[in-house]
Amino acid sequence: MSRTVKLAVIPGDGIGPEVIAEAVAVLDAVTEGSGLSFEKTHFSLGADRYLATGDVLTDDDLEAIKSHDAILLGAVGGVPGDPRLAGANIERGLLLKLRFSLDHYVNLRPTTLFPGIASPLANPGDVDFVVVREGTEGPYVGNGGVIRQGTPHEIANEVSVNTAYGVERVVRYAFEQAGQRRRKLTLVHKTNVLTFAGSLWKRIVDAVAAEHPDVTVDYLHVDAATIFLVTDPARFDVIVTDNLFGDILTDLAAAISGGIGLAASGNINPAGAFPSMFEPVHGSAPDIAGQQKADPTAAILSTALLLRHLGEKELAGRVEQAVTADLAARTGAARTTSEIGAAIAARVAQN
Ligand SMILES: NC(=O)c1ccc[n+]([C@@H]2O[C@H](COP(=O)([O-])OP(=O)(O)OC[C@H]3O[C@@H](n4cnc5c(N)ncnc54)[C@H](O)[C@@H]3O)[C@@H](O)[C@H]2O)c1
Ligand SMILES: CC(C)[C@H](C(=O)O)[C@@H](O)C(=O)O
Ligand SMILES: [Mg+2]
Repeated sequence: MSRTVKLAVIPGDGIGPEVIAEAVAVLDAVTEGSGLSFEKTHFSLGADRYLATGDVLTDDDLEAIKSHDAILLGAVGGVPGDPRLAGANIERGLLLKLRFSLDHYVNLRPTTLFPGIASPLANPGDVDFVVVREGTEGPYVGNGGVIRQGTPHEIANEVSVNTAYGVERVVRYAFEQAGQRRRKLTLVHKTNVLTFAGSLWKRIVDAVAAEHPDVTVDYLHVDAATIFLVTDPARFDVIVTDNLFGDILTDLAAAISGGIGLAASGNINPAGAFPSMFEPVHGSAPDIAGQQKADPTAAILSTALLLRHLGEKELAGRVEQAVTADLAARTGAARTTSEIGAAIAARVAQN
């Protein structure tokens, strides 16, 4: 049976195009002769597009992207301090606009310490957990403003929005994940200080927990969670948390499990009303952009999440196996982005 999937590809800025070139090559290698093919549309969005046209993401762009089955994104964000980008918030206008408009309420960020990969932790134990980060609410919604700007009495508000609807749907998703894994769910929040939002999250987790008696529920304040991620990451199976805490915890999760160059993610609309979007956790890394120094593994592992989301478990497993073998064979010698990508693509073609 042949199947064609319409894939929107958004390489973006900085190292985005470098890592996406390798991710696409691996997708091509794994789908070769499989019956699955990707019909790709390339979208030139990001800082360069803004500088050339003044547009970040137009309604037409959004409609065109919506007509695809899934999205693969590299990274967005121009060079910090570039005066030409002052006033253009590419992250908000492109990345967050996509997540919000496409209702990506699950930001799924798995963390695994692959065999052979050195962790900076003395005793990492088994590192194998997934962060289910809420993707459409919290302090990210842009609810706020500034008064008396530029004066010594300036007030800047950035309101965290948490709706019962939004929290419940992501919490339900997290419980389902836990049920398919090691049946442990940890809510991470800051209920001792953020009492309004914290109470809502806690009550909803408790209510949904009653429907999942097989899942053990734990709670940690976010500050304590950063301790345990470093001292005892094996205690985590599924972490459910809000948008901002999830952003911060997942960079830490990457750091304890081989680095940001290995961390993949999916921005998921579970019901499939809109295309889900897969991207590395990392950003555009202006400090190494254009130098072939970026590790494309995070982008490549994001294609495995994409394949799994499409129900192509066997192909996803082949990408993960190829990455696992490549990581295990690493000697520490420097390789270019293309060399790593080509090595993984070659393994995929063989396995
Ligand atoms: N999803 C996204 O598109 C996304 C995510 C994070 C940051 N950003 C944006 O990217 C820009 C840079 O942000 P930042 O510096 O805070 O974070 P970053 O993730 O781009 O870089 C942090 C550090 O990690 C390194 N790094 C990142 N990816 C790597 C890879 N694949 N291989 C090896 N090293 C890698 C960088 O060189 C840098 O030293 C900003 O504009 C930020 O807003 C975008
Ligand atoms: C670039 C930024 C908007 C984004 C976020 O905060 O979600 C990034 O840090 C991420 O983790 O994907
Ligand atoms: Mg982040």
